Amino acid sequence: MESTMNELGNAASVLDIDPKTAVGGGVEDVYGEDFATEDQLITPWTVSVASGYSLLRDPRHNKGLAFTEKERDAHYLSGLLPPVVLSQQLQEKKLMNSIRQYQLPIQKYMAMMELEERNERLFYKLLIDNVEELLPVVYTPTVGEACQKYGSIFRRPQGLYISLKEKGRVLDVLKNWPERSIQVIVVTDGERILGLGDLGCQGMGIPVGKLSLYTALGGIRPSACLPITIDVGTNNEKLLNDEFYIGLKQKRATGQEYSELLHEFMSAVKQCYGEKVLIQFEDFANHNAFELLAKYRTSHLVFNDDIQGTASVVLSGVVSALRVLGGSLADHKFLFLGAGEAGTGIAELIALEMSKRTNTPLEECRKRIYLVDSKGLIVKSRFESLQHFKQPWAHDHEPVKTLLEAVNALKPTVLIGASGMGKTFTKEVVEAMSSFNERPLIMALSNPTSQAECTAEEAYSWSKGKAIFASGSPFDPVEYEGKVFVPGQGNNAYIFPGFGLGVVMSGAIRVHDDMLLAASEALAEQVTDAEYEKGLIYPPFSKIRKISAEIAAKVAAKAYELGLASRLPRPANLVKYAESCMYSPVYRNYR
Ligand SMILES: O=C([O-])CC(=O)C(=O)O
Ligand SMILES: [Mg+2]
Repeated sequence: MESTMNELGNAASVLDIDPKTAVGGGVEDVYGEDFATEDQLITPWTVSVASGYSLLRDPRHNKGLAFTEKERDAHYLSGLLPPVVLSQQLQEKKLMNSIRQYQLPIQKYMAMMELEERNERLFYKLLIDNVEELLPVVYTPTVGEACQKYGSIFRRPQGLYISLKEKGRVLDVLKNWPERSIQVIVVTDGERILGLGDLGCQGMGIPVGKLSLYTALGGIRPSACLPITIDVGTNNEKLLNDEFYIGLKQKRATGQEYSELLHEFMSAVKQCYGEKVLIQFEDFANHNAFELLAKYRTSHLVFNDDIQGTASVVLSGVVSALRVLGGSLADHKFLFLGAGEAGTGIAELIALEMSKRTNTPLEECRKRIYLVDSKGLIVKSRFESLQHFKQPWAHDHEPVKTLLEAVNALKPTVLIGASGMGKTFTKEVVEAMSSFNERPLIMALSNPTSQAECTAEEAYSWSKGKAIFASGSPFDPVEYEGKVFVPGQGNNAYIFPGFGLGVVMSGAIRVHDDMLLAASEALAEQVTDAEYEKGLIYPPFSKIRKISAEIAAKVAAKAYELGLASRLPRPANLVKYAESCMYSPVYRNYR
């Protein structure tokens, strides 16, 4: 049986039935021995699959009213369910009806979390089939509110908590997680949750949300995903004084105490899950994010979503926009508000791509890109006082205090907001951008919606319909002077699920910047001519599974080319292979 399992452990031919076959009938019965065998192979100490009442309580295998008569007989379910048998489609319809009745996004979020706790496949079926409607519920912006309220809405652990209390025995804690064949870990320390700041242990909502997208958008099977929150305390006074706060009630540990815990964690992960588990760093504060990436990128399979994932998706949007803006990448001038993980990460990837395209030294390309931080434009005279990740962006220019002054002085063609601060692209800024650009590209990337540098409506109305606009969190289409403008969502959710799939399916042992460029290119290629004509620079999320397979294939191809892929032989058709690896939420038939 092991030989039938593909690299992702989906055991496609035996366990994870192709939905096409499943719909067409003639489905192989798979529940029972085979299943127990797989569980034993992967997690020898977990109990084999339940039956009867405990089967209904097991979210991974529960099908609720969709259990057939035969299954009810075979698995001691008779009488535990009312007589009716519903199809998964009807269950889905019923749940979407009920979710749509909630007024508040947080209620929808909680309904989705409850569904995941009850019936995992149905949760993913809903999310995949209604991705545009439900992404804002399980992800930004609602996930931000969920993290703020996580203490009060906490019902059940959805991931692992590793706190300072566990220092010295992190490996033991990892072993408490019931799954053994983990492929992707998303880890945060909660210090910079979206643009909402330090939410401490309550940041757990982010790894949970990101990993549900790994499954829904990228097809990584849920049991291979592990959300982790590292709790070293919080400096958020409100949380420290909140009786329902779920984390350590102490100020953040820093320095040696912090790095020792992180190091123990990184080593324990390797020991517990091997070399090929992808560790995604998420929502760490700037100083730690850069340091952790630099420290572990040569020894572990690590990826920072805020630095690298965001960079890849934004580069893709910029490249797409060139079709409308005209000129090549190097013909444009970029101005950023925000010089943290996202700002400098995007700037660097744009410079790298420019350098490759024009065969110009990276240093030269960086000169087309300017960044403004809280102290004004980053210029040479500030060099000594700059954090190291800002130093490459200290250009020869006189000091400039504000964003508006920088816009007027530099006349950029592209304005990118990665500041974590809402309402910073003012009317004057947008008007200035539109005064010297036929079509200014304006990206307000900070999340959640409250932190967006400007809204879609502001961008279109202040620019009198000239702006090409994208944001990090979703905005509805805007009607301006009788014309409908559809904003793009430049969110790393386009990239990380497919990127992770590509890494995992090729057995990549390291992440290389060229793999991020490959992902970016793959995404840009997915925008159709018809979509360009509508002014879109990103394809719709409704196509995301196909997009993820294309991204995965390009990323895997690059990993093979660079000699970083360990899965041999290389599959001939990587797109087909990616698709065959993807988790399907369609119910399986149980013997
Ligand atoms: O989570 C998101 O929507 C994008 C992201 O990584 C962030 O804002 O930190
Ligand atoms: Mg993030």
